Amino acid sequence: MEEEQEASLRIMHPTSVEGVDDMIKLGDMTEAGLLRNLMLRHKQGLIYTYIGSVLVAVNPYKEFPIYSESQVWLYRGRKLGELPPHIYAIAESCYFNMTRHLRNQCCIISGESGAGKTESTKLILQYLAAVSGELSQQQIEKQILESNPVLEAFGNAKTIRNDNSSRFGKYLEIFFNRDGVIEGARVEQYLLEKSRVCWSRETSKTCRIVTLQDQGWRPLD
Ligand SMILES: Nc1ncnc2c1ncn2[C@@H]1O[C@H](COP(=O)(O)OP(=O)(O)OP(=O)(O)O)[C@@H](O)[C@H]1O
Repeated sequence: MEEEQEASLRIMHPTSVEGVDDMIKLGDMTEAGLLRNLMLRHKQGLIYTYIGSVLVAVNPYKEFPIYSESQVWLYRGRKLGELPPHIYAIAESCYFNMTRHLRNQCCIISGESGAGKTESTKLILQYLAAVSGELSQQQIEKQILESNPVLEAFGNAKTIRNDNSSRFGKYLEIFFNRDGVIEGARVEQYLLEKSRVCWSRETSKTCRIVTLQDQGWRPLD
């Protein structure tokens, strides 16, 4: 049995010992190799890692000082891979490609509940608002950012996995003019599970929708 185990062991590739910021560079391209690399980086407080042009984010569940305005301007105008992996680099790449080639861009953010999709969306928005805000007078970007708490107030609920879980999918479109200035936005909700809407009340002023929590739900007053 021991011999069998020994036979299945092999020397770890040097890239798996030190960790890499782009997993395309990994010598051991297996599921275990990828997970080990993410774990190594997470232990060093590095939550972002690339796989080519795809960004992998590991939720740190604590605040890191990596989203300041100076970080936004650090990534402005820099190509993907020039600086350490960051969500701002992805936002910059989209913004650059849109303004340079005048073509629509799409960011797909996916992950299990609590992975950090909503926060990542807000960080991309924050970046786009900052770079567009430099050129605009109207402050539409501010209004777009400020619409988030309203949407979350109606559409989020506490679950066992996430204290602020989105109970609906969001398709968010941001419209820019030719100068790269934000001119408007549109949010379309989808995948709202009707079974989660357990109660609604219309008063003279408001219509409230209460979303069903996964654990011990009760309608809010
Ligand atoms: N980059 C980050 N830095 C610090 N904390 C984060 C980060 N991303 C997420 N979090 C924390 O994790 C929590 C869950 O993240 P978030 O709500 O974005 O997950 P989600 O993938 O949208 O989940 P769901 O699918 O349930 O809506 C956040 O409320 C926040 O506390």
